[in-house]
Parts: sequence; C-alpha cells; structure tokens
Amino acid sequence: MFHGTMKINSKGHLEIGGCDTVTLAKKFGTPLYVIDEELLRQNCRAFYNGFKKDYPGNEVIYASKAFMTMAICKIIEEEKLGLDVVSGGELYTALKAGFPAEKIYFHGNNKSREELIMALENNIGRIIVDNWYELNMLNDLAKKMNKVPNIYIRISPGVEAHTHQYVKTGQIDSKFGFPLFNGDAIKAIEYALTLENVNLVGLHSHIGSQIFDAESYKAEIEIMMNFLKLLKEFLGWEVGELDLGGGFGIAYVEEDDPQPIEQIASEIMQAVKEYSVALNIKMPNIIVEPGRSIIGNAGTTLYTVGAIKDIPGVRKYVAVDGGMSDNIRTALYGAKYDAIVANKAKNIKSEKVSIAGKLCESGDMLIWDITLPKIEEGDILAVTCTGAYNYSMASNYNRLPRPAAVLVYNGQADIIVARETYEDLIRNDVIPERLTNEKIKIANY
Ligand SMILES: Cc1ncc(COP(=O)(O)O)c(C=O)c1O
Ligand SMILES: N[C@H](CCC[C@H](N)C(=O)O)C(=O)O
Repeated sequence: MFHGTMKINSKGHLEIGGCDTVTLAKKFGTPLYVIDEELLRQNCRAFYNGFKKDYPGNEVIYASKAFMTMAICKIIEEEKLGLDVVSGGELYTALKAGFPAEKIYFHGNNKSREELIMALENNIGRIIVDNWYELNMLNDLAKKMNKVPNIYIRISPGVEAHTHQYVKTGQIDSKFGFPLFNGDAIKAIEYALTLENVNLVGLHSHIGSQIFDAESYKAEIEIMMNFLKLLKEFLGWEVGELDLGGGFGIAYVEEDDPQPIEQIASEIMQAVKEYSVALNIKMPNIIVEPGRSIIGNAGTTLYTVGAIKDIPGVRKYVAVDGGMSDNIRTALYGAKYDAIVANKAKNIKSEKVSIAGKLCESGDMLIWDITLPKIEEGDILAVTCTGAYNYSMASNYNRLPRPAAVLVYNGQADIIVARETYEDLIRNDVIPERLTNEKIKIANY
C-alpha cells in the first residue's frame, strides 16, 4: 500500500517526497524515520476543512503525543491547528518552538504541581482537569499566581469504543476523568463553577484510539449532549466548548478500512447539530484532538536487512537493524504493519517472511508474516505508517540509540531529530566516587 507522495522511481526504488529512500538510508543511516511533509499537511487540511472551515469556533488540536519535535510544532502552527500536550516535556517543546501558548491544551491524569505552574506562567489556552486533586491544586496555584486559567473538565462517558483494550479510554473502568455514571462529573462541574481562580469553559471526553467510523463518536455525542442538557437544567450552565477527543483511525494494512475524515467530520457535526435542536440547547463549539490520523501514514521507517534465519517449514525470520526500541506497537498491541523492500520496489512479491528486530526479546517483532520480494542482507526495508507512536514511544532498550527523523518534501530531506549517539546514551550516567578507584576506559567509537 502506497501513501501520500510514495512512488517507484526509474531505478525501481521507493521514493517519498521526491527523495529516493535508498539514498536517504545511505546518507542518514538506518533505522531512519522519514516524514512525508506533503501528506502530513494534507492530513491537517482534511481536519481543518472537515471541522473548522464552516465552524470558525471549532478547534482541531494535534495530539502531539503521537509524534512531537519542534519542527512538527512549526508545521502544525502553519496549518492553523492547536496543540494537545500531556506533560511538561511536551509543553516545553511546544513553547521552545514558539507555538502560540493560547492554542495549547494541556491534558493528563496526574499533572504535577510544577507542570501546572509552567502552564499558568505561560498562560496556555486550556487546562483539561482530570480529577479532584488537580482541580483543587490548580485553583490554589492560580490564586497564588493571580491567574484565572480557562479549563475543561474531563468526563469519563462510559462509552466502549470498538478498539484494542489498551487504547480504550472512555469506559467506566478507566483511570481518566470524572465518571458520569456515579454523579462525580456533575459534582465536579458544580464545584468548579464556584471556584474563583478557574474559568470553566467546556467539557472533554475521549473514547479511545484507532476508531474507523462515526458510530462510536455518535454514541459519545449522544451521551455528552444529553449531559449538556442536564447541566443547563440543573446548574443553569450552558457549555460553550465540547471536546470530543481524538482517536480517528488509519489504514495500516489493506484490511483496515477507515472512513475518510471529511465524512466522519460531517457526520459528527451533523449529529451535534441535531442533538442541539432536539434537546433545545446551544450548539457548542466542537474540539477534536487527532494524533495518529495526522502523522501516522506520513511516517515510514527505513531499516537495513541483516541476518536471515530460515527454519524450513516453520518460518523465515528477516532481522533488521532496529525493532521494538523504535516501534513497540507490534509487541505491545499486536499492531499490524505493511512494508516495501525499498531497493526492490518493483519486484514480484514471492516469499512469506517475518520481520524481526535486533533486541533481546523473542517478542521483538515488527511484522509477523508478510509476503515480499526475495529479500537479502543489505536490502532496505521500508515499514509504512510508522509516523504515530513510534518515535514518541521509542526507548533505549538494549542501549540502542534512538533513530534520526528526516522531513522530506519536493526532493529535499531535512533532519528534524538527530540520531542519538553512544555519547548521548552515557551523558546522564554517573559513576559514584566509590566505584571509580579503577580507571574505566570507554573506547571512543
Ligand atoms: C485525550 C486524548 N486525546 C487525543 C488522543 C489522540 O488519539 P489518536 O492518536 O488516536 O488520535 C489521545 C490518545 O492518545 C488521548 O488520550
Ligand atoms: N492515548 C490514546 C492511545 C494511544 C495509543 C498509542 N500509544 C498507540 O500506539 O496506538 C488513547 O488513550 O486513546
């Protein structure tokens, strides 16, 4: 499956953003995350057109947890989207990239005092309050700092999205948000409205990730709009902003069949409109927080093929020079990926193999069972749709340095994150004095 600007060039190599991926692998080394800028921008525009063009009060905020670097913040800003951050680190990155603070939304189920202070000092757009502890702490801090931040209350709506257990978040048994079913949500809202140093402007809910159609969102909308009606009746409070979260799915492999964003957006907006009329409540501005669907299919990881182990009648393992340290999703969620042999992009697919990583775990697999052209040591393998939750969930397991990322556009390739070096790996190591009596020599690689 080809995505965005992918094509096969005259050498029979896979090209992305007008760049030959075999040349990219040579120039920048592997593993290498390659980001197709044009596709990333197209994805941003699909959301903008679907949710914001006809509804200027709506906001599309990119869930930066999917993939964040300062360069990505620049593109998101240029595409007129806001930014969802979930930690001091993401907030810091956004601020350092000069992202407009008023378009930053801060999530998280256990924000620290320091993180909240940072958010208040920088007057960010919205703080999404997840629990009682945070609500009181934020109000106290804001009082001391003489601020009145705009907040949302996060609601746990009790909606089961049809997706993987670990990427469901809206169900009753969830660590996120104030439950609707036991009255906690309404109590929190009533209480927040009495607080002097927070300004409650909206509600938030998020039901999960990798959702393919509007049905689960409609269930969420039904619950939330009925709740808005209840709030109007019992508290006399009309909700101005309703954040429906992210979760829009993408096609990793051929059998995945998500509806186009424009279609889902139109069904969502239609449902919101209909409920406002039917329930006789003001139509709230809608906020959505796509992560995966903005960056997922715009990313491809290039690897070099190394050892190949054929167990006749059992399986042929093809090992690459990365693995679960740069893409943990197969091991963690049983995620499925597609791949292209970049230097043999035209060749006939002739053998079934499994793509293994180089880390010290049997579960360190990238793809179980894929049919590819005959593959040999030294080939460049391009695993597609690795833009979301690969780099951002990468680790240094086995002390593998994290790969570099390049942004490709119109024949140009620019590094947006440098490859980590062995020096980076030991940068924060400390050898306590009592262990240093023998000189430890570190070879200079
Ligand atoms: C609150 C919230 N918003 C948005 C997202 C983004 O989800 P996705 O990448 O599936 O769009 C997530 C999940 O990571 C989330 O928890
Ligand atoms: N935070 C998201 C899920 C992120 C899933 C992501 N880590 C992945 O690799 O698919 C949620 O709660 O819906």
